Amino acid sequence: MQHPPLDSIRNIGIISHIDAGKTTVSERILFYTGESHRIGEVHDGEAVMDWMPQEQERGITITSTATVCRWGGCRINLIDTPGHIDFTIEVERSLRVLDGAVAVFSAVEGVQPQSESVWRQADRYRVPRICFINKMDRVGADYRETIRQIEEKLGARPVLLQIPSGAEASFAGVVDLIAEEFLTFSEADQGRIVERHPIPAEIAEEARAARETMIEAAADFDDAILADFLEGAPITPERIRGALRKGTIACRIFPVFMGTALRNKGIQPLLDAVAAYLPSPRDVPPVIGQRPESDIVDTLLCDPAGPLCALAYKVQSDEGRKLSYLRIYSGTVKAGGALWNSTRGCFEKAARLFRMHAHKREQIDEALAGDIVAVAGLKEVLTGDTLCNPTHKVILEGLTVPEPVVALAVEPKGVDDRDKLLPALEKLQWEDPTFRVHEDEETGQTILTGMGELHLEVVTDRLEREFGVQVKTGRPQVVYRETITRPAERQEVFRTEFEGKVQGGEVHLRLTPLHRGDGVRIVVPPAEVLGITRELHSAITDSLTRGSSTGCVTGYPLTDLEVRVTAVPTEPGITTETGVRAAAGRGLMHTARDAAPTLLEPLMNLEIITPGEYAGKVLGSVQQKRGRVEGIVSQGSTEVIRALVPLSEMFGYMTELRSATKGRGSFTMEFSRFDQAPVAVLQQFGLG
Ligand SMILES: Nc1nc2c(ncn2[C@@H]2O[C@H](COP(=O)(O)OP(=O)(O)OP(=O)(O)O)[C@@H](O)[C@H]2O)c(=O)[nH]1
Repeated sequence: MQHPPLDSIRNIGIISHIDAGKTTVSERILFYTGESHRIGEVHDGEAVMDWMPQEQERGITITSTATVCRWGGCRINLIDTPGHIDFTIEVERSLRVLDGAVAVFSAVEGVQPQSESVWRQADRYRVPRICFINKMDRVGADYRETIRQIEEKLGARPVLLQIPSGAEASFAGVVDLIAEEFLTFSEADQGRIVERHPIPAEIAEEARAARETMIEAAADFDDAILADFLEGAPITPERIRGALRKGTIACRIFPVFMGTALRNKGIQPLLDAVAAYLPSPRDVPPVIGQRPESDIVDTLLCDPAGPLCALAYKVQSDEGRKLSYLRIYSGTVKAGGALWNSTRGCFEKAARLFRMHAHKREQIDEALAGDIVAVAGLKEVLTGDTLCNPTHKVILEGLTVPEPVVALAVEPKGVDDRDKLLPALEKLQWEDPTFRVHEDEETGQTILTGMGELHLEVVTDRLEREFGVQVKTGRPQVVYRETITRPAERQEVFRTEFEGKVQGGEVHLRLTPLHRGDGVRIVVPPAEVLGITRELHSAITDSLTRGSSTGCVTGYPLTDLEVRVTAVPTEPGITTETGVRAAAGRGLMHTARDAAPTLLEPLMNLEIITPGEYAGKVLGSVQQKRGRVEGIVSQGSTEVIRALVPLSEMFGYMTELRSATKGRGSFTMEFSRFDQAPVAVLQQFGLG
């Protein structure tokens, strides 16, 4: 198969709040690009991109799905991501490897809480974006309000490249402000034909003003445009697009398009915009790789002839074997070839390579820099690992993985299930770094931890369907965090005798409380400063890192504190790695106990949408749950309530809200921060 030129590749994702219409947009994209022959609807459980049975039943996206399509001379590698915050790792890993994104907003709900969080995630990875305001056909659609919210809530600079004609049921099409044409979409054949007309007189003035603003934005990236504009000289569409492309790739402007995916309006111009404004792999800055065990930093250009460097951004269990998704940054991967896994320090074999079309695959012989492909045969790989050439070893920055906040105890139902449980859980962990498994030391129970109730519900459902393991589950529990409330210091000395030889270690520690949200900061001065060997240094660092993840008093992970090593006195012949490891671990535990430990509980940002008549009842229940109401906004006949609530009060809220609103209310919730747990919880752990 011929490889397309690098400039024509677009690695893009679709991101948004749950239900804004990502999957519906993706399905249209596949249809108009000829990848699928009919439109699969989310509400019929038929979306190609939502291929997991759980996704089709629930009508939500759970896993990010990769597929390929072609448009306007470009090859688009498209990733549809979930909106539900429980599956945020899917968004994180996709944004880590994407070059650009389409942010979908609902014209009715505007910028919702998760639109904000995915936008911030995209900011973190500096992913250029174009915006699509969807659902222009729905009652209450208001693109101006959405634009205002993009400016205000996201602090971004949206630039309208279209304006609509009509809204709600009378939404007819869009004006292309660059071509100065009015576009409609043939109703008879699912919007396949884009019809071009002169701009209707009633919106001509609005279009002229919007075009002027757009040209002013373009002029910020091309001085000559401004001069021509002021002189009234003609400016070609190509020049305007070129300037807007520059601004978009620099993440300084965000071109805005609109339509209704469900009614098949506005998707082809969005595809044109993906090709015109979003970057190719060559347009994004080179990736930075660190040489293992050294301070040398490599800059890798997107070049198929360069040294191989790829990131395994997703590992999927495929009939018990690993199917790994790679973003190739430099070099070429060949089927059957060997790769060096520099994160794990071992060779891996790329037995077979595939281009993915949702869950269908096309086998290929090689894949080049700039591409996103799947590979079978890697055995050791885990999400976030770097694969490279053994003669040019580098490690890329991995993923930021959020900490789990909900725990669930599971017990196998039968003897058969007992044998299958742990291997199945291990495979599910390959896929999902936010899903963890451990054994409760006191009860011996298997505890699953994850991002939310739904996340763990999907995991237990998959255990049964995919691995044939039946489990009984307990009630979901909150995963608390342990922190300290005052500074403490300690000189921990450890001694033991093993086979007649004394092993020892001494570590001096100082613990200081940090601000909420700061996490754990472990500070071990360089080996030379402490006057110890590199081996002792890494034993201490490792012991403190492990110790902080299991907590000191309650077994919950530590957070919001600094752990500083102030001295490591050594005695020749006595100080050993085992000795300092033990001294550091015990020292951390003892010092934390002296530092007035307490527990923090996860607080969630809650957004409830309810018909006005039930708002009072819903508000009352939020307050009963120790919720702090932060705002109530009326949107027509519905009320949007925003509140901060402790997660521990929110289990089973879906059922409660449905019954309070006769099934008409809905809510979304996302992690906000950890904060002081109430006295009742502290007492439960002997801290009150
Ligand atoms: N009226 C109207 N409804 C739409 C439009 N686009 C999508 N929908 C509906 O909105 C609902 C959510 O659409 P999805 O495409 O599943 O949204 P999503 O963002 O992928 O949702 P998650 O995958 O769960 O995050 C579905 O019932 C769609 O049929 C639109 O343009 N107009």
